[in-house]
Amino acid sequence: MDTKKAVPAVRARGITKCFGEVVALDGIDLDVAQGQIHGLVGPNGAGKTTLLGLLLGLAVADGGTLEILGAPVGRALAAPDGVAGFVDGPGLYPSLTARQNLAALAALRGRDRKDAGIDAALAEVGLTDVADDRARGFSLGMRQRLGLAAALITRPRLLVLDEPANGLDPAGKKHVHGVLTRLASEGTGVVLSSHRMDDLEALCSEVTILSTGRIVFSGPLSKLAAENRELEYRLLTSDPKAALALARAADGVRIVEESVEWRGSEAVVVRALVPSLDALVSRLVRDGIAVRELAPVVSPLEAAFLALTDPPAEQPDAPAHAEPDRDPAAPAEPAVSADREPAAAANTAPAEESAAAAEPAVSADREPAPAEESAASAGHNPATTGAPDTTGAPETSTSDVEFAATSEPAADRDPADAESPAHANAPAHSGEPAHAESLAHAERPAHAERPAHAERNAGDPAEGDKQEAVR
Ligand SMILES: Nc1ncnc2c1ncn2[C@@H]1O[C@H](COP(=O)(O)OP(=O)(O)OP(=O)(O)O)[C@@H](O)[C@H]1O
Repeated sequence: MDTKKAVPAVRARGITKCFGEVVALDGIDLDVAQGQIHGLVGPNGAGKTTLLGLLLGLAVADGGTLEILGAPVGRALAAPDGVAGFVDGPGLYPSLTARQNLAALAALRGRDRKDAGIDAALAEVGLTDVADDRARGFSLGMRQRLGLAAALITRPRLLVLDEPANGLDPAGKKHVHGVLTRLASEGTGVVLSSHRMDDLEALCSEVTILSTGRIVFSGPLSKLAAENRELEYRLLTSDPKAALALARAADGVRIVEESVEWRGSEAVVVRALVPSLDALVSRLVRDGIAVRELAPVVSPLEAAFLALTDPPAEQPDAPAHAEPDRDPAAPAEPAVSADREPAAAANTAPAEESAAAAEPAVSADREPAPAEESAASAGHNPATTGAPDTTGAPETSTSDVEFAATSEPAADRDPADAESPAHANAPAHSGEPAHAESLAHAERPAHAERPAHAERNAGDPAEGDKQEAVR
């Protein structure tokens, strides 16, 4: 037996994390095997980034147990061995070229840049042609790819990525998917969050759906279609009228739309569970009607996402993080877990949802103004570097946890985290060569420019963080 494979990349049990009154994670269990690509999905504010930050050692859980690659994670803010990745976008040195950024990272890890695989990493993410261009001029998609290259040169055994597909064009997406698939085939565990269901479906073997800090589904993607509610399917046949008549008569099949135009032909949209749909298809074929296409109108993952995370229509007096009782008016919707005890049912919080919906968009395709940058980066990631300076400090957070380890703690880190600044506890940092140290520190932005937590988060403690949106 391959003992390495037997050690899970991630094993979390009962993880909780609060920010003041806000319960960001509420009893999370997560299992990710080595070699598995595991997707995290959920509405804005569901807790995805918070969970990824715990895996990267950027924050510590308030409760529960977390094991990464077989080793228990303690309370020190330090990157677990073998882990790389980023949340809130990769942290890059804008004044350095792509190649120099990776060389700086290699130096921070005490590695000779010649052996670090920099050219190979740049080629793998499709950035060879711009290897000597400054990161400052990079688009969001290019920065995401450079962040992935930065993670690659650390040869991670667990890769943690927050919305890595943001800003990627089709070529970039192909590169990123190729890298993740290759890493997984070599045994690296990958945990990534995304709002792109198609990406998750293309990449992940398992997903976890979060809603207001709780798991509402965790397991193989294949379980979603059958275990979830009825789905809507578009049915294209050789004889639309006869197909409609048979669908009408079929048990367990409801007609959603009698006739829709689909790619120049007439289709019917039906709603059914898989067994009823199977029976309908058998009947069609028995009657000599060819089935040309039968596909869910929205993907099973998207349907599950909508069904399991849909907030109840009304809960006027509910606090932002109410007790987990469901709205009695809401349909009974058990939490679904494919292979273990179900988690608690979805808890929804309309106030928070609407706050999330109203969140101002911050474009990540440009260099943020200093004030904006401070608010954006200081609010969320406990190890972000804050406002940029003219010397080219990392822009947002961390493209690799080693960058995080060299950063000042954010001003608004929660009290438990603030007591243990990342740079003080990161073991990798202490052994770094002198030149790496001075590079990181010379380029570090002024801490004092960050807005104070109290100012940002006046009122709803969750609101201050809504400023961060550079994803
Ligand atoms: N540093 C912080 N201070 C206060 N509240 C925070 C902080 N970080 C996260 N939160 C809150 O914790 C909850 C979970 O946030 P998180 O960013 O993890 O969600 P998410 O699923 O990543 O959302 P999105 O899809 O918008 O990125 C939210 O209510 C958020 O406002």
